[in-house]
Amino acid sequence: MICAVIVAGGSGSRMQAPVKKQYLQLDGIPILSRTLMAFDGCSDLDRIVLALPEVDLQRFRKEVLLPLKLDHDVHLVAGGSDRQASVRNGLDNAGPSDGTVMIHDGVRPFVRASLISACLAGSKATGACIPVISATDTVKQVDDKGIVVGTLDRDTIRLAQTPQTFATGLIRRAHRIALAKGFTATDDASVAEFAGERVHTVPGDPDNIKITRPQDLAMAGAILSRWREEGIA
Ligand SMILES: Nc1ccn([C@@H]2O[C@H](COP(=O)(O)OP(=O)(O)OP(=O)(O)O)[C@@H](O)[C@H]2O)c(=O)n1
Ligand SMILES: C[C@](O)(CO)[C@H](O)COP(=O)(O)O
Repeated sequence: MICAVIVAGGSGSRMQAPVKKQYLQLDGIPILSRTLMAFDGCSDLDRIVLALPEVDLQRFRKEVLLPLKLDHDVHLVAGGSDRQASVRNGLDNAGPSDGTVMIHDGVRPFVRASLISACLAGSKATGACIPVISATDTVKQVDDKGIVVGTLDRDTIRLAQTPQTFATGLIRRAHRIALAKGFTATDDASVAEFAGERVHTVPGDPDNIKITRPQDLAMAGAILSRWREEGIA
């Protein structure tokens, strides 16, 4: 079984918007609906699991999910207190351990079908595969006062995106180990690394942005316009 676990259980505090950022509209369509539609278009997928803030579950199902009329059934689960907890709740519903799971941020609506396929193929070959892009700025390490303590070799740096894709049993085991040892991280690849797994990479996509701060909405609008001109959206 191939399952997408889409995490959208956050509060979007950095966006500073009156509604949680996953529900903000891009050209009349909520960001999260766009993300769901991208995965719904993937015929290789057997199941979509969506983690949402618990208080939003009923209203989202009635007002957003049912009118979307997706081909896939979307299994809703309550999110947790942090992203890692939301992922764990999703993984509990991701089917048998001999399957594949794609863990994706609900606020990355510009994920292309070709990237989903590349991550799936990478995970099938290796067990753990994430999309990454190169850093274009020089990367500094700073101390707690903001003083530069070093410059990292940019050629060895990659910025991680989602969908981070794993053998289901592998990433479940990794999350169990992380929970038992109190390890927390901002992505699932870090959890797999902590558990001693080798994580492979495929080229990510600069358009596959995580909508995080207000200025990202302008960037998202520009990507959408370009995709329309190119006949993608
Ligand atoms: N408890 C949480 C926290 C985050 N997420 C999800 O993880 C993804 C990436 O997280 P981020 O961009 O940091 O979202 P928020 O936590 O909502 O934003 P912020 O940190 O600004 O509050 C988002 O789709 C978010 O909804 C989640 O499912 N459960
Ligand atoms: C998973 C992620 O999108 C990979 O870049 C990122 O780590 C999420 O980070 P956040 O701390 O939830 O913003």
